[in-house]
Amino acid sequence: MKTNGHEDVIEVTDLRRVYGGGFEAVRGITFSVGRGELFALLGTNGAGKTSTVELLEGLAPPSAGRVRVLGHDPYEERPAVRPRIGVMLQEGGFPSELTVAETVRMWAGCTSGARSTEEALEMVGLARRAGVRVKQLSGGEKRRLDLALALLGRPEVLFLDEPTTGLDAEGRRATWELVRELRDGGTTVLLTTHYLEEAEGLAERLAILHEGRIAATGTPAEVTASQPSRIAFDLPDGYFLGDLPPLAELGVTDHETAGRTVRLRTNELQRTATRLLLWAERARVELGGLDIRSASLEEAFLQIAREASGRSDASESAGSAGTVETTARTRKGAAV
Ligand SMILES: Nc1ncnc2c1ncn2[C@@H]1O[C@H](COP(=O)(O)OP(=O)(O)OP(=O)(O)O)[C@@H](O)[C@H]1O
Repeated sequence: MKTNGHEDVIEVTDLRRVYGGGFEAVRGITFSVGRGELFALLGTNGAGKTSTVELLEGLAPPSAGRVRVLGHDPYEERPAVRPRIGVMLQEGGFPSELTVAETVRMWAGCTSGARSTEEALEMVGLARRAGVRVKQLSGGEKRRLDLALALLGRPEVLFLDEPTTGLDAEGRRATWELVRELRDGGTTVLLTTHYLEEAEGLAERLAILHEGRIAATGTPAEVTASQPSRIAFDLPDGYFLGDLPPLAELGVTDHETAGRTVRLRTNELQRTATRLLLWAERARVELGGLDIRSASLEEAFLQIAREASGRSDASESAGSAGTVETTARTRKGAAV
């Protein structure tokens, strides 16, 4: 199969993950990621992102459905897949007494074709911290060390589970730059993140997960295009909403006013904006603080999650499929 003209490197078909106690964290999701693509999995807390990524990394078998990474089953054929992927888990664990450089060297010992310790630390901006014990690193520095280890074996596929959580603004930007460079160099990246601007800026395509299902998927532009755009302005003294042309004629779907401020929503931004501005020109009206903008990914995300919540409340009685995972993880306050 091919996605956007690229050979599929990750294929997920009707994937399900059921934890002990019968809780279904992943409820039948399907998506694919082409070689060299950066795909973001977004979702509210507990949406099932980590549960999905762990199946892709081969850390557990699916309860039902199918996963292929580089053409292999990552759980059943782990030896074929593991050397070709890099994994940055949400909570990495390092021996705290080792220094940063010792940690990388130890990891390099188990990695074939590893980068040099210097190169790996340079890439993530930790070169100057090489001699520091891991226990003395800040939370953000530990995330960068995690990233260095994930990059060590020059992976074809990189799994990044919330890579910038805990990083300051500069660290986040540096990580984005690095991830972009890796993608441009042909690395396939699957990213989970809570930062919507991270997904908007980095991902070619994304999926929004909600309660174990894909609620929306597409390019960031496609996902935001499903939401109305906004136009806001202040009317001058003596003018009222009723002085505008009929809102339906402008293509406005929703509006609100607060004093002289008018906020319009539309699914036809160009048409609404053009008609509004033509009216203002003809009527010689100055629209103060004029602000015209498409929906942001954040707005789209919130709206999609709200809509999906409504839908899942209605279909909660639907049954689940597949085998149940019996080894409970202790990492999260699980709903079991
Ligand atoms: N070992 C487990 N046993 C039972 N339930 C679990 C287990 N691990 C996770 N869960 C539950 O599965 C659901 C999905 O969790 P998951 O960690 O995949 O979500 P997430 O989208 O990564 O969330 P977050 O953004 O908060 O990290 C949650 O309700 C979580 O409590």
